[in-house]
Amino acid sequence: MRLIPLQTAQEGGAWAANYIIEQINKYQPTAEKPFVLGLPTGSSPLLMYQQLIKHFKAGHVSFKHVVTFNMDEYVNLPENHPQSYHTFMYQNFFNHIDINPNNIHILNGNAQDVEQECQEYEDKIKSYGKINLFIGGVGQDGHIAFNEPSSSLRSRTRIKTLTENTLIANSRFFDNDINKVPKYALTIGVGTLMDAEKVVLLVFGHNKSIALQAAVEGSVNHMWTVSILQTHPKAIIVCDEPSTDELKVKTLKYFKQLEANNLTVTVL
Ligand SMILES: N[C@@H]1[C@@H](O)[C@H](O)[C@@H](COP(=O)(O)O)O[C@@H]1O
Repeated sequence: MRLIPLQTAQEGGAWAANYIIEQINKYQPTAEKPFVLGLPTGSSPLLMYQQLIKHFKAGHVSFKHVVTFNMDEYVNLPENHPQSYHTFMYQNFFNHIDINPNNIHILNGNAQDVEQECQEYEDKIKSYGKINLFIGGVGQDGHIAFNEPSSSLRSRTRIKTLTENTLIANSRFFDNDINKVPKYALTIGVGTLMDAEKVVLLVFGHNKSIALQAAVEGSVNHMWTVSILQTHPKAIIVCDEPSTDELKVKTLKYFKQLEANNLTVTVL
């Protein structure tokens, strides 16, 4: 695992955007050989999306031959609800870039047959071979996508019941009323994420420091699903200073030394 310890979330967003652009441009995607990118929602990736849009407008990258798969979506929330992940993605990213709408994939949380929806999502990913790069965030309790504590570490795309912790954390988007937060979500599985060729997680803020510690120093454990990344051959965690509060000084020092040449970031 690589850990990129930056000072601020702003730098973290810019680092991740630069990394994505580098990966896409190196791949030289075409219609026949698109770059397949997995994407998250939440506050953590917002700065990254802003940077990607700026780079797109400056002509540094095109998303014409990029295919996207989002991580998750609430169940029974209308697609056009201001807090749906569909709305989030179009408002914060897709409406501002040159992606082909047919290349965008987001789970349908209003599907009649949820099981079929999830299977078709897995099949669609497989039809492209694999996801080249999956970007993600992490919940305070260490969940990745909506793989709540005790999720199978080999799980595939499916419906999950959200934990009380997640309902409380996400109530900030629903008038601080946990009764308004959807109780279920469709989510890629831990196994689905692990099949990606490369994974980059964004971890920002003091409230993620215990999750970061579990991810980096803890043991692989289904109560902290993020810890599975320790077994991924190409996982990167991009973090800011406040999120490292629970890491050992020795751990942080080592990663800082390793990444000494990679910690200077240009924010557009
Ligand atoms: N399902 C999402 C996750 O994919 C996300 O990583 C997490 C953290 O969100 P934030 O980045 O807003 O802290 O929130 C939600 O639960």
